[in-house]
Amino acid sequence: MTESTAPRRSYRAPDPGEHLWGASPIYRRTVENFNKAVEVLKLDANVAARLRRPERVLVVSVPVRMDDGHVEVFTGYRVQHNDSCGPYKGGIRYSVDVDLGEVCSLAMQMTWKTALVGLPLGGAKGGVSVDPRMLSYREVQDLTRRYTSEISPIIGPETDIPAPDMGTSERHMAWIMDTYSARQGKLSQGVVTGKPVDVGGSLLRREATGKGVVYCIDEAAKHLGIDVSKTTFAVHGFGNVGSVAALEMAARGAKCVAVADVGGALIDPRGLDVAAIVKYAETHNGTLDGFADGSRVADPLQALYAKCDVLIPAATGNVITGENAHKIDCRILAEGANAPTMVAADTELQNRGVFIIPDVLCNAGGVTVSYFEWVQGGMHFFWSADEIDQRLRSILTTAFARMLEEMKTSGTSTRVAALCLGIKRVDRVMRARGLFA
Ligand SMILES: NC(=O)C1=CN([C@@H]2O[C@H](COP(=O)(O)OP(=O)(O)OC[C@H]3O[C@@H](n4cnc5c(N)ncnc54)[C@H](OP(=O)(O)O)[C@@H]3O)[C@@H](O)[C@H]2O)C=CC1
Ligand SMILES: O=C(O)CCC(=O)C(=O)O
Repeated sequence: MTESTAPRRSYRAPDPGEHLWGASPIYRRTVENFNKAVEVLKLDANVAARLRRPERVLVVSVPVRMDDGHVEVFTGYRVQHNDSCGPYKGGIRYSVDVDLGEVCSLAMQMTWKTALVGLPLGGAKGGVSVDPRMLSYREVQDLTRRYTSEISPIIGPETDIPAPDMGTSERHMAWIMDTYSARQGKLSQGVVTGKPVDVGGSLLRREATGKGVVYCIDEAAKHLGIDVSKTTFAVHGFGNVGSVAALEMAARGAKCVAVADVGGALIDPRGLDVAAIVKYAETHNGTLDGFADGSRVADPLQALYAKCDVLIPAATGNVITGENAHKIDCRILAEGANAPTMVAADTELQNRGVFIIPDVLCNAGGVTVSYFEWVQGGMHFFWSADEIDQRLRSILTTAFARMLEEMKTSGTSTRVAALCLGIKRVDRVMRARGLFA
């Protein structure tokens, strides 16, 4: 047989990622936004090809003996997108919507987020496909401990540091720390952030994301010449992020016209009592069902359509779509949630002059105080709430100003400008390390 001199058509078989995460519509949309920034930056094609894919993907089976005696096997994920700037960092989500595409997409977002606000951290995300509300306390603890054991080979205080996200909270982080420490045979508080203060957590981590959202709203309002105390606002999602953001807005004198949780929306153009709603949720297992004031409608999306100055999506992703964008009636869209706005809606809202504070900046307060927690834990010296608050505000305000500057120089949107800043830093670091030189 004679050897062919014709060039090979491809160096490799079709990308296996295409079948795993690349085919996911959520992942494709994240890459679409990344590609816009790549074009603006004229990023080297080799670097872009590397950054389009996660560095490591782990899929685990998580068996849990349920209270009725049968064993349910859940699917869990930990995806490490990039650790050029520091250890992988990102939350763990419990939701029925969790799949590999979503986790890969959120992990990539974490890389741009940590880089944008200048943290010495990379990007990762984890999750389990489960509706945590269907599980008993014991079942959810067992699930968390078994998931932790399964991902333990790739997490650690200097490698990959999980934190809370939708469906998880301080108590899950305490279980993760305890399980990981037991496996190591020594206390390892630095393996997670977002822990209860009593077990090495930081003051203000619980409030950090919601506070950060409102610090960004303050900056946007200043930029647009709006007085926050005279604004109306609506919040979609009333958990960790949404409830704190609502309290912060109310503390500035802004009027809350709508809030929603998974069970529906509460709407009142005359104004809702945010403190009373928070208290109600706290004493009713997190739900707003049965709260007396305002009209309660079954569809939570109605909160997004309320006429307001500031709209804060703070629940799940992909809620503002090409189909419903025309119903959004706000001046500032503050993305507390990760990826709430789909690409078609993003374009439409920008064309209508809505000022969008993109998720990678707007909700970066959480990971920023997670970083503070990691640093404080390493030093065994803890800062006061005031110190943390000032540092948080300063980091977000600086990043906001840099985003405006980038918008001006690149002539692009807030979202692409924020992504450009994050991507540029990762590119710089990768080159400094001799990659793609
Ligand atoms: N926690 C953090 O530090 C950070 C969170 N984020 C992002 O913020 C968002 C919210 O996270 P977090 O507050 O921690 O999550 P929580 O689990 O604390 O709260 C989620 C809230 O959203 C509601 N919700 C869930 N699904 C829907 C739905 N389909 N429609 C309306 N409301 C819904 C929940 O209602 P119910 O309680 O009734 O189920 C709950 O009120 C997520 O996108 C997350 O990725 C971003 C950065 C950091
Ligand atoms: O606090 C962290 O480390 C990560 C929070 C997170 O998951 C996010 O910002 O989306």
